[in-house]
Amino acid sequence: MSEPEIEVGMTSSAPFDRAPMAPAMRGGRASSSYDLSVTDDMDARIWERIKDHPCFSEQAHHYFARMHVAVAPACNIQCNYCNRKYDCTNESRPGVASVKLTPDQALRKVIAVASKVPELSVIGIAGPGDACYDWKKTVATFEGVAREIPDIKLCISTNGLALPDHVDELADMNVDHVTITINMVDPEVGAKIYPWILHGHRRYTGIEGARILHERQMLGLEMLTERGILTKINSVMIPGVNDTHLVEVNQWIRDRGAFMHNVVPLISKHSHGTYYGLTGQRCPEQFELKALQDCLDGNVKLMRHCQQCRADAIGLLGDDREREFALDQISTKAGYDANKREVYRKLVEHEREDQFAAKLDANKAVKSLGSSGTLVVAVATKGGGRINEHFGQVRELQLYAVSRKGINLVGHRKVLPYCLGGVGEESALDQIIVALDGIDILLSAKIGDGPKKRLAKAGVRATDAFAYAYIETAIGALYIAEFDRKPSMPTALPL
Ligand SMILES: C[S@@+](CC[C@H](N)C(=O)[O-])C[C@H]1O[C@@H](n2cnc3c(N)ncnc32)[C@H](O)[C@@H]1O
Ligand code: SF4
Ligand code: SF4
Repeated sequence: MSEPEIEVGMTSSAPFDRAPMAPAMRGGRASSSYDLSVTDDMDARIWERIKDHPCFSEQAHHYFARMHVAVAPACNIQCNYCNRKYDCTNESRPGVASVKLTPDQALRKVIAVASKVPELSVIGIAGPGDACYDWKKTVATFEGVAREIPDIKLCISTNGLALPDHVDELADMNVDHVTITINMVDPEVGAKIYPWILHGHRRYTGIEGARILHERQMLGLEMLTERGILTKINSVMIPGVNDTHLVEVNQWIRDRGAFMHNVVPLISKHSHGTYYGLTGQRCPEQFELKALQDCLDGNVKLMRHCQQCRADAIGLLGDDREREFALDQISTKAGYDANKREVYRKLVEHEREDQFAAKLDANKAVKSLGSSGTLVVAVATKGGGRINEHFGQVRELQLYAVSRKGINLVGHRKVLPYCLGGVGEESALDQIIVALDGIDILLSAKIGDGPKKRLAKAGVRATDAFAYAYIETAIGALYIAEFDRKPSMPTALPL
């Protein structure tokens, strides 16, 4: 059998594209790691479980994709920020989907996507409602998927209220990754977020409802931890309601064995028709979210690359391909073709070893410099850990902070593409400049002189001198060029 053609990445050019490296800082091969260094067997075992999950591992999201199947529309609580919407193709936020799927339709779609998208590694149920409340559909979907594609990871997202009833079944179905949304541990705070809950065929409101929800969430988390299931906690940051309280939430979840904490900003607009939207509850600013994340860092592992995806998102994070897989265009007869995924996985394995080595070396070089300097760098990338997106096409920039602590991803910023249909759009550039507030350097695979000059005027140095290099290699080289005052080192950046 001939090897299938692999479309690596969601776009036409591959994240593995190699071009001459910018200042080389490469060394030997690193071992697998989820945080640059595998220190013991436990780390290695956990890494094995998260290395293909784009949400549980920041590193994995460069290579692997998830698919949400919108099979669970019903929900047992009301959150003041949520309005579930169907027939919705133009909004990208949690809770919206184009169509609700039956478990059979979901399976058909999963088979089509897994045959065509080699990066696919996870099937998740993240609404539109609640996977644990709409339980029968969750089970029917997962049973079908596990039967047809046994190596795919299964994952759910839940508010936690019905979770304790299903933890054993989740373990039996090999669901190894669960997300619980926990926005409070104090029912008085909870009463400002949840107007009502449905539990045991009864409706509870106010503090009473929030207390039950809190107790069930904690119980669910403890039960998952006992069974060794990796748990991510989502917390929606709501200014003036639970923002400062999330520090306490972080401690509670750490004490109960959560693997990861994902603090996401409230998304709220009048047009969403939610309680918060209609009452004008404000959303946090980028800097407020970052300050809270920085304050929580160091306790439970923090997720900083969440995209707040739709309930039917497909593809690499930030590059949704949902529209390519409309149900009426999917054959009812096609079986699963495993070839593309298998070949892709081998490629990734090889590339990753290389990337780890580069990352390790760059961090080592930065740390050993011992400089007190810091830089914040925005990177245009479409995956693979490389600088491989043109400035004109970038829709999202990854932000890295570099200091003597090393090179760390600290967030991302969405931008409108500057160059639509081959022509630079000045208003988009204005908006990008606003989004680049606080950034020292921008790295992309290509940037024209015009935007480069405009960015320079706004205080952002932009360069494509590191096109296709590994991100950390380029950032490390820039940092050293900027802060190493030894005579043998270059003093000017290639900018
Ligand atoms: C749509 S929910 C579905 C899963 C489940 N019902 C839950 O709440 O965890 C998926 C995630 O989106 C988040 N979410 C929903 N609406 C949101 C909004 N307006 N702003 C920020 N996050 C939101 C939820 O808090 C949850 O973490
Ligand atoms: S629990 Fe999830 S689906 Fe239900 S209202 Fe809240 S965010 Fe929406
Ligand atoms: S919403 Fe966040 S955690 Fe969920 S699939 Fe998207 S990136 Fe992953």
